Amino acid sequence: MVATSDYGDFHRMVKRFILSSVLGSNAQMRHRGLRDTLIENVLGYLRAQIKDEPLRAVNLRPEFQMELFSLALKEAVGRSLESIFVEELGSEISKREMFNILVVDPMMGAIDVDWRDFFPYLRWVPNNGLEKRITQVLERKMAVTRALINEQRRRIASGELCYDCPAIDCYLDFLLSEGDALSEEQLTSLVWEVIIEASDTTMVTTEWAMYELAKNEEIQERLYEEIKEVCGSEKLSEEHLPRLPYLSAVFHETLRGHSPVPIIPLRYVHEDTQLGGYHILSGTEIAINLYACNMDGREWEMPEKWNPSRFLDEGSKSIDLRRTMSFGGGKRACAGSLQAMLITCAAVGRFIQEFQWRLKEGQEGDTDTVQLTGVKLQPLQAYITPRCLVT
Ligand code: HEM
Repeated sequence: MVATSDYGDFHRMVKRFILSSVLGSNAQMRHRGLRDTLIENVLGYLRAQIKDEPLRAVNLRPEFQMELFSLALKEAVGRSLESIFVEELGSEISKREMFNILVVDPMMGAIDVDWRDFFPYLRWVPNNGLEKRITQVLERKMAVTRALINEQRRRIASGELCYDCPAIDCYLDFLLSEGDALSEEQLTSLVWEVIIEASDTTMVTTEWAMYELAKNEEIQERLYEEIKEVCGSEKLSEEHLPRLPYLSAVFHETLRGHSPVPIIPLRYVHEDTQLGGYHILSGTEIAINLYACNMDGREWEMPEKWNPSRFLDEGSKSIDLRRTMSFGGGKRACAGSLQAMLITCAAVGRFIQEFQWRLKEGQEGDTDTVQLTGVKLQPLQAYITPRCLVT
């Protein structure tokens, strides 16, 4: 392979850590309860929203976001705290503030524009405002992550946790058990990465899927029919997913049309090569746009149309995660694709199984995005009507 992103010994080691402790298939089995609780909590919120005002449009984002963030905290540091005292900031901060500091601010910081990029010959001019903002975002996120790590260390030292407790099974515990393999700064960065990665992209994908389903009644009904046929009166669960090809197609079509990671990190070209008809010189860094074509390099037919059926006739397995380029590829491929698929598919399936969704008036063309990961600018607003009961 001539075009690679970095994957030295350190990358190999931490990828093994993250897959063994949280994101690989065995670890995902251990964390199954967290995903089920997340979905049931969001459904409980939706039921409560329409209990007194059945005609009110619901917005699932705030609840789904906080539930995902709670799951991310449990996976990363063992439990989801409602608030934490951050010594370096000198104050107690709420869970919502933690979310902003660890997830929202870094996402916004990543797309902060430096006007000097447009005038490289003016690079020497200081841009103090931008530099101060970025430094602040970095310091605050590290301070909060350190506080979370220290809290877990305190619990371990005080004997509050024992080896039989399910709470021992988190990424931080795993990293700590590796002894001196990591510096404090590496430990803090790795824990923060899991929190931000688990908290955002899955919410973005689920919200876009629900937007498209609420907008396209026929597709929604076709999905509901599939769920009814496979699940009957049982609650849809992860065990049903391999038998729900249309639900899987909805997931892949949503990633194709609204990918939260449309461009993968830069690839470094190690030797002169030909790529897509272009001669690329050794030493070049290239960005790859994941949207344009499918895994065989073929262009999508009618790419602007949101049409899950395009993923039905390829003879692939429902749970195959490599049906688009959305999760990247090779050694740097997404480590969290299984978790993203399990949560999104089970959540979308349950939301459609329990409610009929219809877009609120005026939302039809509302496809603008914000933030690094293609978050829907205006949160989805939809009317939901309960369908028949499942047990
Ligand atoms: C729909 C949701 C998601 C999408 C579309 C997505 C996409 C991606 C992409 C395109 C990459 C870069 C791959 C490459 O360079 O070839 C990546 C890397 C990564 N993702 Fe995801 N991701 C998603 C969800 C998640 C989740 C939920 C987690 C963790 C909880 C996660 C953890 C990671 C990690 C750790 C890497 C770095 C892998 C490495 O460098 O070896 N992702 N993801």
